[in-house]
Amino acid sequence: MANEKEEWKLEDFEIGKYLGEGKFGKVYLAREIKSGYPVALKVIFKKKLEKYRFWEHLKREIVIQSSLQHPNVLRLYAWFHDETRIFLVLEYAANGELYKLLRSVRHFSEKRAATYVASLARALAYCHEKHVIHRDIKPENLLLDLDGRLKIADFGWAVQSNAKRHTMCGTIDYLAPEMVEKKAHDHGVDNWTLGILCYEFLYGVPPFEAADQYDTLRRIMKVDLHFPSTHHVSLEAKDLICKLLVKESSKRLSIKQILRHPWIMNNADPSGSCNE
Ligand SMILES: CCc1cccc(CC)c1NC(=O)n1cc2c(c1)/C(=N\C(=O)c1ccc(N3CCN(C)CC3)cc1)N=N2
Repeated sequence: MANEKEEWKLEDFEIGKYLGEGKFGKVYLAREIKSGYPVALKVIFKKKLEKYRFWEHLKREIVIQSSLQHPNVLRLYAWFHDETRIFLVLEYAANGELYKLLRSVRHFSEKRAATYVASLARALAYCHEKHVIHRDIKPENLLLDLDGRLKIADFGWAVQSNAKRHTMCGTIDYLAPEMVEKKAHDHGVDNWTLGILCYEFLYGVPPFEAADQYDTLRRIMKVDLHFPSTHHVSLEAKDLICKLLVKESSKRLSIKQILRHPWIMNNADPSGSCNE
């Protein structure tokens, strides 16, 4: 990619197929013309940002995501704007959204689930080293690259975690108890979410799902965890989940302990891509 100093502009890119859209705009496959390099170009309308007063979020997303460089964190290469739109030049993840894969296969094998949990753990270890808490890790924010490697995307809710945070955010299925209670929280919330995701990768649904939001919150607060016998899931996998979905944040397994857990050691593919 050209050096960072040059201001990028829309003419530097050839726009390709429409990939998807979120609340603030659409994302397209694009190619940087000089290098032929494929990127995902996220187009955000300034009008929409003003309407939802989302400038602060977007600024934080840009600052945080462009400072992170890790194989399991989607790169934000650059950004530029014209009079009506802001453009984010993002890494292109050619295999799309992980949750669509999960829905299509209903649940992942233990090898695939462990590989994704290990990739998430390594990405979160890196983010926490840089004092960043993502706070909104959910299947919808996880993408897969050409080799099937997991990429955490959408840092719209991420924050620098110097002080403890109090802001309510994210889909409630993945909220840790301390966030439900609007207590101060730190990166331990991402470890809780890893437990939620590990369960969802293996069973196809998050552990505290309920008919209505109030019941989900109640189940989270009670850590009302069950392992349906409909699926065969190894004792080691259940052991890891039970050691992450712990109400007391300081008693949850640390990221290092997750990466040394027998279920991860025995099942995760070290390369991070498991196109088995
Ligand atoms: C603006 C859209 C949005 C809103 C909110 C949050 C997020 C992050 C997930 C995003 N996406 C985002 O930022 N994205 C950044 C991205 C990105 C999205 C992306 N790829 C795709 O979206 C994609 C989708 C389907 C795809 N398929 C190929 C294989 N086929 C079998 C099925 C289709 C291939 C790629 N690459 N970088």
